[in-house]
Amino acid sequence: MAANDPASAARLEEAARRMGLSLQAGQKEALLGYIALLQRWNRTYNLTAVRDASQMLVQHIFDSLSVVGPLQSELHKRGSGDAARVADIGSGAGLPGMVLAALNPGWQVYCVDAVEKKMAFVRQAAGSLGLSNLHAMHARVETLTPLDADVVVSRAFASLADFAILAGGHAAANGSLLAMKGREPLDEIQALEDTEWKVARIEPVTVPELNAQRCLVWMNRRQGNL
Ligand SMILES: C[S@@+](CC[C@H](N)C(=O)[O-])C[C@H]1O[C@@H](n2cnc3c(N)ncnc32)[C@H](O)[C@@H]1O
Repeated sequence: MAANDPASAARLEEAARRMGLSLQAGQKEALLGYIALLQRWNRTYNLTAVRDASQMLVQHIFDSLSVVGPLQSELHKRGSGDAARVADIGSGAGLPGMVLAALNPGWQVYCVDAVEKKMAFVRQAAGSLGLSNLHAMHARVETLTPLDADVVVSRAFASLADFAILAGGHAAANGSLLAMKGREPLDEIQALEDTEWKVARIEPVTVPELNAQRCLVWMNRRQGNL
């Protein structure tokens, strides 16, 4: 499958529709263009384990799209919907940050990863795809100046407690953490007791064409007001 063939575009449009999202032509182009770039870079730099374009579409793009609606609703409730700051920690090749930036041009999205070649890819992708709101930051998250984000998100980064300890300082005073997980990580919740963060809610999500459980774990500071 080529990343930019009409069949992929149709699958993308249908998956987005099922998640309550309507994609503009430029957004579809950016998402499919991202897969093409990732395939090209993967040949040399081995950025992700998923190498097939069809699987990338589902496991990377559809999965990342599943967080867009819930994030938009949450940020809208707080009044920061159109001009939010979102940090994606342990972003790897830019997931979900790249997808968030493509669908929300008003947001500033900061992808952070400790591996330089991954951030070089995100920087290059942001330039090629015209995503001026997507920022690549090569750093260990715990050493970075606070990003003051409305929401700090992560996918496949760390346990809830490690995420909270390493990245919690990048959330603004009223900010939240959002971990994208598989099944509900009940075994990870207890360890959060030793941190300043608590689970606010767990939201199940359905990812089209993905035969696996997914959920979103929202966390706020113990004295917070999510
Ligand atoms: C399993 S990958 C997930 C990548 C991406 N979020 C995804 O879903 O495809 C975890 C990433 O976290 C990064 N990472 C691990 N510890 C880190 C730290 N302390 N600071 C920044 N990045 C870190 C790794 O370099 C790796 O790219």
